[in-house]
Amino acid sequence: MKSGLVRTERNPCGRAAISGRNGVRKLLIPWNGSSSIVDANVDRFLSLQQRMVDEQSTTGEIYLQKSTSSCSSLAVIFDAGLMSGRRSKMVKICCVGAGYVGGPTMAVIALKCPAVEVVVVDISVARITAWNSEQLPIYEPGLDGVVKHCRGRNLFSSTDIEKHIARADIIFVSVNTPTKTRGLGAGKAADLTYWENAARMIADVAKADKIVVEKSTVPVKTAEAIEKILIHNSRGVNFQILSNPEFLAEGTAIKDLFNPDRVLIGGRETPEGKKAVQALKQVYANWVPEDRIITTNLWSAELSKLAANAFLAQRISSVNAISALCEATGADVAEVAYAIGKDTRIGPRFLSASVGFGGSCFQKDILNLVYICECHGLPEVANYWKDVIKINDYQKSRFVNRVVSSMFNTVSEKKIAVLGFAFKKDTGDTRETPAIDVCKGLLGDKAKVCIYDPQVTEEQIQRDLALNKFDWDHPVHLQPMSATEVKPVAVTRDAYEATKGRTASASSPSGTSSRSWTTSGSTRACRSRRSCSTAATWWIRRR
Ligand SMILES: NC(=O)c1ccc[n+]([C@@H]2O[C@H](COP(=O)([O-])OP(=O)(O)OC[C@H]3O[C@@H](n4cnc5c(N)ncnc54)[C@H](O)[C@@H]3O)[C@@H](O)[C@H]2O)c1
Ligand SMILES: O=c1ccn([C@@H]2O[C@H](COP(=O)(O)OP(=O)(O)O[C@H]3O[C@H](CO)[C@@H](O)[C@H](O)[C@H]3O)[C@@H](O)[C@H]2O)c(=O)[nH]1
Repeated sequence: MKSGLVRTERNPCGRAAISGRNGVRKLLIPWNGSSSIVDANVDRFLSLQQRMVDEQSTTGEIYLQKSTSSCSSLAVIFDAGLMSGRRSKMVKICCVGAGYVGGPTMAVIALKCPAVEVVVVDISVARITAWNSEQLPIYEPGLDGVVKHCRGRNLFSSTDIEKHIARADIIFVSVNTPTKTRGLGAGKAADLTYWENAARMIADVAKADKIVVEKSTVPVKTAEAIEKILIHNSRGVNFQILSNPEFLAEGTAIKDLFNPDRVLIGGRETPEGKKAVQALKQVYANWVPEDRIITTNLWSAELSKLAANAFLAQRISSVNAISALCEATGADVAEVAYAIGKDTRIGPRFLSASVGFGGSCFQKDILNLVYICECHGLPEVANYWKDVIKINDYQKSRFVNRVVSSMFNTVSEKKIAVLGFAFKKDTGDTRETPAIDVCKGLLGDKAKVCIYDPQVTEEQIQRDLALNKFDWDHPVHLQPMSATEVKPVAVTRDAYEATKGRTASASSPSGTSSRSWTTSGSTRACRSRRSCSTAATWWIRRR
């Protein structure tokens, strides 16, 4: 441990007490053999001091630290044991789910908290193998450096889920919460199968108290159900459930995690719940300023995540709706968005008209919100949010229709190049990318589609175009695809090849540096026709 990570104070007794940013996480004990801890915030640890000193040689949980004073000292890292008053030791975190959220979030926690051991576990052998290899399973700017710095030190990836759950003090659950495809609430409600499996496994293997953190996006009140599963099967183990939704956006995940607008932690308002909230807060306090760590009750935290995504998506649908009117009237949606965004009450972000929002979150989370509203007898509220999705679908089909109608009402046998397939730039993630709907729309009219995206494999593209709605959000999509599967489109690793002999081309969200399927002027794509129906180019202008 480096000195200088912590603040030194001199207390009235003249003994050095050093605390982390929040006062209690790291302490220096002046090392004189019988040592004493001085910090008003951690009275309870006074009685444990001798035990901590005793354990130094056997457990490695107390760290020698060079203090700024002349005497050397011991730094003691406190752990989730704060919740139960257990002895102090190195905090062990386990994250169930090594995906777009679990992977980067845990890598950043490991980087920012060198004294915390972080293990990410997953049922997907392929994913864990990739996390342990040179080729990480997801593309995210800055991620490689963070993982390579921490891997093998305090960051590990494993398929031995039971072992690492059993050892952990804090368990993050970051598994898929897809939209249900069958049964009650199909097409809207969240499918909590993966979450439930994780909770049952935690209950089965836990032999000591645990803090279980909802990292996945879940319906409000999920913690209550999870609590029931855990407590019912606990055999005397104490579980505290926290909601700590993730707000990172793909493509900027590392930046967002390093410097989050806020970290939200919801917990039970009991003494044990509050202690658990504090324990998680201390992890984030290693790098997040305290005023950005918001604590709420469980239900507010769960609902805030769904509400935040609904608000963001609603802004995009609003500007996309205006884009249709712009096309009808000659107004320019970029100019309109700029003008309204200058109003400080509205603000400029998330006002770029596009072919529609994509990604694994917005649609899924709004559908989930709609379902919750319906279940609570709030059909008007449900319909309000449903329209955000309706406009999004309308925007995608409107785009396809304009391409087709402007090419003499058919794209049959016409080659169309699609530059970029992922749902936005700086990611290889294709989940719910609007490119799927656009390609399917064009394929429906028998176009010959050729796709180029440097971050997405051909296998992924072919699979995306063959999958049924919502099936992408199940771990089965991580399995290799059968070689005999039908290939509806051509995929190339060369952008020039994609456009060679094309009749039309469209650059999609991930295409070169474009942020989204932004369009020129209005949502109108500009067409430059070379000759009759066989040579037209659709440009969706880059920003
Ligand atoms: N992707 C994002 O940008 C983002 C941002 C914020 C929140 N979220 C939410 O976070 C959650 C995870 O999203 P993601 O994008 O990381 O998904 P993902 O599909 O990339 O990762 C989920 C992982 O969980 C694994 N898994 C499923 N069940 C498991 C089990 N029982 N034990 C161990 N591993 C299991 C899967 O194999 C998969 O690798 C979702 O609820 C999502 O809505 C996602
Ligand atoms: O002005 C805009 C901004 C975005 N988009 C599109 O909206 C989609 C989503 O973009 P973005 O929000 O940047 O990416 P996500 O990774 O989906 O992140 C969202 O979803 C995550 C999962 O819940 C949340 O954590 C993030 O806070 C939230 O921004 C993409 O298709 C973008 O092209 C637009 O069309 N216009």
